[in-house]
Amino acid sequence: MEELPIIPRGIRFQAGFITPEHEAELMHIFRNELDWPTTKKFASRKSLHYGYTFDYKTFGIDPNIPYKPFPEWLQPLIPRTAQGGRDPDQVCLQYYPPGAGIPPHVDTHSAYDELYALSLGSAVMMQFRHTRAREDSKAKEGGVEETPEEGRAKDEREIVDVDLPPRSMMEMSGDSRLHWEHGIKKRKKDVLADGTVRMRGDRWSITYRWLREGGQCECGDERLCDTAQRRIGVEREFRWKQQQPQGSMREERQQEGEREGLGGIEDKGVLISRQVGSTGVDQGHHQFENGNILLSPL
Ligand SMILES: O=C(O)CCC(=O)C(=O)O
Ligand SMILES: [Fe+2]
Repeated sequence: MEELPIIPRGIRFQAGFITPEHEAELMHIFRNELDWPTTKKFASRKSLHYGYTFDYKTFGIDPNIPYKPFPEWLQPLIPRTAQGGRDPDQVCLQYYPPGAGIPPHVDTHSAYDELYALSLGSAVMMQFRHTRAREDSKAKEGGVEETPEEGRAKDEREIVDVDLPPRSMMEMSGDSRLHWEHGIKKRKKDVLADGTVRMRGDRWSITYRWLREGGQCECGDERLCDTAQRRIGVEREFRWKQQQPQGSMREERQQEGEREGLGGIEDKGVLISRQVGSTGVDQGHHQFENGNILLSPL
């Protein structure tokens, strides 16, 4: 696995994890042999889970849901570079029709340690984003109290697009795992760094997760870490996760996610965006407010 020479640090890639022929066989199985959950909504993501189910109430394995053995097709797709080659505790196969996405999120810190994802079918742009309070906030300048609303308006958000080519295995470690959120925009096409518009097709991803020993994360990131948040008495944004395993995010969260991001009501501040991938790097600073992106010179 080669680490991408970008910020966020910690994204490792292995191109060509499987052959195109193997990929075609898998897509045949995914299309014809699996029992996908049915949804009324057009173009929505669907998930199937294997292995253990995590219990967000006890922060351990849910003893009421039996271990779901890995199907035969999954065996050769397990990355063996993580955790001394041990099987992952949880595997999630997801299907994204064109137009589907996944809201920006960080996979629960306390529950999971290492994360890998294999991409199959259509390429897609994944967005990593990082938010931090701006240095020049009023509170810091003169000790004047500011409302959380005023504070958020000064947040600085950095967005990096990372292209996920089919058949590539990605590992999220370090900053990219803990201090940046990741997500996939709900849209039918992606614009590459060189301006090319690329239509999306059917995509499948397989996410591999290993449970974190002890169930506590020590990163201390109060914005993104559930352990850090629990220690300071914050439970916000966490309740939604308590009923379902990671990766099958509930509808509310999905709708919430649609309101977030570039088109969201929360968007106010300075956005620094970069795009990376096979086509190179493009960098620009934009000001954004209420979903309108205003281009400004660097
Ligand atoms: O589809 C992907 O590549 C990643 C999905 C993801 O972030 C997740 O299941 O937590
Ligand atoms: Fe994720």
